[in-house]
This record gives sequence, structure tokens and C-alpha cells, in this order.
Amino acid sequence: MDEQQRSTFLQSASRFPPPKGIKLYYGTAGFRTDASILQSTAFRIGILAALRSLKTGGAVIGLMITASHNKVSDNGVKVADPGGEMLTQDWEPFADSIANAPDPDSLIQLIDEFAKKEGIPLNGTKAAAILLGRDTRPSGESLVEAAKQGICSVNGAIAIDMGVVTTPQLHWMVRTRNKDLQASASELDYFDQVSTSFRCLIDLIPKTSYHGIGKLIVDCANGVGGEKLQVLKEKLSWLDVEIRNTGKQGILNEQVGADYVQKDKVAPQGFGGPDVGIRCASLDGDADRLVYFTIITKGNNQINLVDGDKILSLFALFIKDQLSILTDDTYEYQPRVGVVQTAYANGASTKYLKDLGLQVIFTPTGVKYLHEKAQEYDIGIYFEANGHGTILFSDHFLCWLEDRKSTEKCLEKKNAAKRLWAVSKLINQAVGDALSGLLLVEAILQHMGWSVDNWNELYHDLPSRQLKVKVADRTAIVTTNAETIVQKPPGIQEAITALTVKYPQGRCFVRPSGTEDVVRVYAEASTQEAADELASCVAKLVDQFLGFHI
Ligand SMILES: CC(=O)N[C@H]1[C@@H](OP(=O)(O)O)O[C@H](CO)[C@@H](O)[C@@H]1O
Ligand SMILES: [Mg+2]
Repeated sequence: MDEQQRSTFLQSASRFPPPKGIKLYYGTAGFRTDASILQSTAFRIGILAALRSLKTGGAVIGLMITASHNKVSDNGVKVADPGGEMLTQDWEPFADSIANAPDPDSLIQLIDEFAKKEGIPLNGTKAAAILLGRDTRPSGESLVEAAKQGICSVNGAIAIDMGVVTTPQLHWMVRTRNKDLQASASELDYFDQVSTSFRCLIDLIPKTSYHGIGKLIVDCANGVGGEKLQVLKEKLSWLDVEIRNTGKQGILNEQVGADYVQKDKVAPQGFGGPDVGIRCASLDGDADRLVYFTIITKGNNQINLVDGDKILSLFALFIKDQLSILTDDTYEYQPRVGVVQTAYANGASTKYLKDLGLQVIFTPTGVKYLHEKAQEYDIGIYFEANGHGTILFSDHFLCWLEDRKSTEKCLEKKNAAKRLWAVSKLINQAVGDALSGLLLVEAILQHMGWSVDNWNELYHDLPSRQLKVKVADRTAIVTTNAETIVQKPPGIQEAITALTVKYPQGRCFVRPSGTEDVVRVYAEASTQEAADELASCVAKLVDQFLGFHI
């Protein structure tokens, strides 16, 4: 690092002192905590993003200010790599160490050492570019300013502010810019691509099987998804969508949004009696999660939840159908399809997917793991039960598809190729995206002529229960086998297994959360009472082993 760079860092870093007595971690989805203590983190991760751009030969890197489904007073900082995916895990320890550096001198020393180790030029001879985005949180603007100061303190780096966007939009822009440096990758381009490919899927529905499927009502968590869905609605004026919880009145994520609906299994605020039986959907605060639901009866807020597992199943079924039109068993090229889930996936969904003949793979919790696994396939479909997921298509498969699309003589096959092509354009290739996911669900339901109830009948969820247990030190739990088996402390797994085998169709696992200071317990069984009982017995067990006992 030359002297000029050192003095720029010194001056700017001294304006962003870190909070005292607090340790920050780049957790499952970036730094996330009370917004009031994030200024220095945003500044420092701005520097990291610029270094990442330099390291990747000047590729555009994304920096998103969001705390997703957390309460409105929280905020967060996360980084998107050149393909639009999450920051490489190799850099997370560096993110942790610079976020916690106590003063400018130690920060500069860490940067210097890391830049040397990684061979990153810090002399201003190379260019770096960062796209910045934020959700609708009031703290977002000043955190973006702090991140800009971090970026601009690195010689040769520029910050491009995309304003208020959904998290998946920012990831899409990063990916699109890096794929084709000449391509424009504005928000308008995102809306154009998504709406055009959706329209294409609708146009490809055989006229003989077309049925209207009625109105959709969307809960936007009082977050950024509301205004963005409104843009799509205006572009697709014939689409029957009613948009609620746009943030004009209610509070972000307060009794609204995909996380609330999925975890509590109740209707969000603003929904009630008149909506009984209507197809409804919920986005989360930064619009990267999506679940569907219907309200069962008037007078209470009980719902039938259609979660991420069922969205995954619908997508997998559609893809499989189209592929089987396109290739029979004798066809020389058989695209490899992989379905990726976590241990939180309902057992009934896994059985359904396996019965369809699909390969199902499990990874630890966190989309960075699922995404990585899905990239190993020609078509990799991944979803967390909470509604975060997408479909990834390999370049090889897309080349093949493009060829089939233009050379295929049989109209039915040509249309199947066109549909899969449209899906690859509609569904976000960078990260789970509630808006594009919602349009794909709508297109498939229309294609099938299915109501939300037809869809929900694909399989019946096994009753399940999730609990949280506060313990003295959650890192004492070490798991293996995609988090389904506890290795440490000794003895606890045997005790969990002994309890689980008592329940028909019982399945239970525990793991330390990567976003909260708790141990999560998940149990499934053939009845709700049994699932509740198993979860509560195992929660007691966790408390016995790890609770605050003197
Ligand atoms: C059971 C559950 O829903 N866990 C969530 C939650 O992670 P935990 O590590 O379980 O706290 O937040 C993650 C980030 O949003 C998400 O990827 C994950 O699925
Ligand atoms: Mg989110």
C-alpha cells in the first residue's frame, strides 16, 4: 500500500469508529444488527467490496443494505460476488476481522496484510466498481453513504448507487453487468426481462387448456416489494393482482411478510374474512422470499400455508414435464436435474420429489450452500422451506436449449424449449427472488389451469413444529450430515434418536442458528400433537445439556 492510500484510509476510517464492546459477525446472510451501530461496518465492508472488485479483475461487486425480515430498527450489510451470488465464504473471516478492528491503524494493517496475501493491487492502477442498493429502512440512506465513503477511499474504486431496490434486483444487476459489460443492467432492464419472459410463458399456454385462475392478493411486508410489484403490475396490466401492505401505512415486517406467515402460520395484517379462499402470497421485507397461502374461514386468521417446499415442487414438476416433452429416454443428451433442500424441508415434499424420479440433495441451512450445490447441475432447483430459492441453468444447457428452440421441427417440442428458455430468463439466476418467483408460480398455475388448492394437494405436509432454545453457548453444538446429526456434545444425539423413534414418521434435529443466539429444534411426526410433543421433549433435552444451569 502506498503512502497516499494509507493516508486516505486513515482520514476516512477515523470518521467511522466501530461500536465499543460489540462483536460483529458476517453470519448466514451478512452483518445484521441494530442499525445505529452499523455505520463503521458499512464503511469497512465498502472497502472490502472494492478489494473484492480489484481481486476479481475489476468485476462489478454488489453491496446491499438490508436486514430482510428483521424489525425496522435493524439493518444489515451484505456483499454480492461477480456472478450475483453471495460473497465467497473464503472472505468471510476477513469481513469479520475488519468489521471488528478496534481503530484505524489496526484496520489498515489488516487491509495491508490481506491485500498482500491475495495479491490485490492498492496503487490506483486498476479500476473497481461497486453497485449499491438498499431496502426501504429509514437507516438505509446514511448506511449507503458510509459504504460509499469506504468504497471511494480505495484508489481507483467507484460506487454506483442504484437507490432503493429489492435484494434480488441488486444481485441481478451485478450478474447481468458482469456477463456482458456492454449490456445495460438498470432496474428498467430487470422489469423488461421479467415481464417479457412472463408474457412469453403465458403466450405459450395451449389455448385448449387455458383457464382463468382468478385474482391474486399480495402482502408486501410493508417493504420494498410493494412499489416494485406495482411497476410490474403496470407493465402487465391484464394481470389480476391486488397489492397490499406496501408500507404507506403499516410498519415493515410487523405482523406481515413471508417470515411471519411461514413461521406463525397465520394470515398477515390487512387480510381477513373477505379474502377466504382467494389465492394470496407474501413477500418478505427485501423481497427475496415468497410463500403463498389461503385463509381458511371467516373470523380467524388460520391459513393453509403453501411454503417454499411446495413452490419448489411446482417448479420441479413443470421443469420435468417440459424436459420430458423435449427429450425421451433414448435421447442422446439427458440434462442432469438436481433438487436441493435443507433438513427443514417437510419430509412429505422430499418424498414427493423423489417419487417424481428427481435427485434430491441436502445441504446445511443458508442459501449460500444451496446455491453452490445447485450450480453442479444442468438445472439446479433449490428452495428453503421459508420461501427463498430459485432455479439455476448451466451455460451448457442453455446453449443446447437455444439450439433446440431454433432448430426443432416438432411444434410441441419447440414450445417446450421456448418455455424452458423463458423460465431461465424469468427466474433470477443470481439469487432467490420473490417477484420473479411469484410470476413463475402464476404462469405455471395458469399453464396447468390449477387453483391454489389443486397445487396445495400435490402432497400433504407432515405435521411439524419448530422451537428455539436459549442456551449458554450455542457453538457447543456441532453437527454433521447436513445438520441432521449432532456430533458434540457427546450423548445428545443418542438421546434425540431414542425419543424420535417413539413417534411414527418421527424426524427431529437440532442446530445452532446462524442468525440468532438460539438453538433451533425441528420435529416432524404423523400428527400435530406428536410433532409438538417430540419438539418440546427435545427442547428440554437441549436445555438439560446446554442450558444455563449452575
Ligand atoms: C430455519 C430457518 O428458516 N432458518 C433461516 C435463518 O437461518 P438460521 O441459521 O436458522 O438462523 O435465516 C437464514 C437467513 O435468512 C435463512 O437462510 C435460514 O433458512
Ligand atoms: Mg429476505
